[in-house]
Amino acid sequence: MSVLDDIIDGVREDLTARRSRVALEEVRALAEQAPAPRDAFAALNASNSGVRIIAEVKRKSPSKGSLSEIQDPAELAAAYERGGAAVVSVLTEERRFGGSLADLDAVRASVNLPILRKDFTVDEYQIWEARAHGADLILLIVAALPDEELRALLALTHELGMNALVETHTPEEVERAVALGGRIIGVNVRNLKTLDIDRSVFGTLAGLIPAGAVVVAESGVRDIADVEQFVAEGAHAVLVGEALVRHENPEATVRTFTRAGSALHN
Ligand SMILES: O=C(O)c1ccccc1NCC(=O)[C@H](O)[C@H](O)COP(=O)(O)O
Repeated sequence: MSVLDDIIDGVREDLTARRSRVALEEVRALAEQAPAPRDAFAALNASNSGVRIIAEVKRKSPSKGSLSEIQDPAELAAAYERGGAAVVSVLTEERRFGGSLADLDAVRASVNLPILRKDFTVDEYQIWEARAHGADLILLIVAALPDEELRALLALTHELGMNALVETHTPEEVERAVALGGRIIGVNVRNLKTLDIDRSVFGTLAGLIPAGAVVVAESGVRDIADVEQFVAEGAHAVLVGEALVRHENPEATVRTFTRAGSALHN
């Protein structure tokens, strides 16, 4: 069984437990009362700035274990906003990443930016839940689902006025993401089946994504040079987790990454 399959098994079990505590109808009612979603597509597509940084609140990971004792996700997200992040990503998966919907709530209350609920979306319940907790963007991993399920989840996301980051790792997955109508397409340089990082994957796949889509480079950023490389290869936005949560000054790091990209991008 791959790492991704194992994570998804856990996600499905946790989902069953949450669903038995809060019925879909209740989550839908909460989502319908939530303030209108922020436009993550526009935030990532803005032409008046350099590379857009999606800054992640990430406590731990299957590849690295504990990354940072994040005492206050709200303060970390506020630092990302001050540093010029375009979007804040909040990992809500509990078992392997130590995240929660409480982290999402805390971040929603502290920033005005669009928020990505970063989780392993396999069911419409999670999309209603994301909306109910104030998320504007969700993650759909092409490797995790067949086309008809991806299509239905993407349609619901757009119906709710939200956007999806449609994540790929191979040329076939990019083709599927484009055919399904993905507007924000991510290339994850971390292979979720083996956890290996191969930064060259981004340059190979970015050229397959048609104009009009927002192209996001995901994972594996260590420093400015990595951001610059992704931008030179066509990234409009770069999603960064570990390098920010481990840094003693995440605000300054986001600022530096944003500027590093801008010299090349616009
Ligand atoms: O981070 C992991 O080890 C991981 C393992 C299996 C599935 C997903 C995983 N990460 C999710 C992400 O997409 C990253 O958190 C995100 O792209 C940021 O990556 P990084 O900057 O390398 O922390």
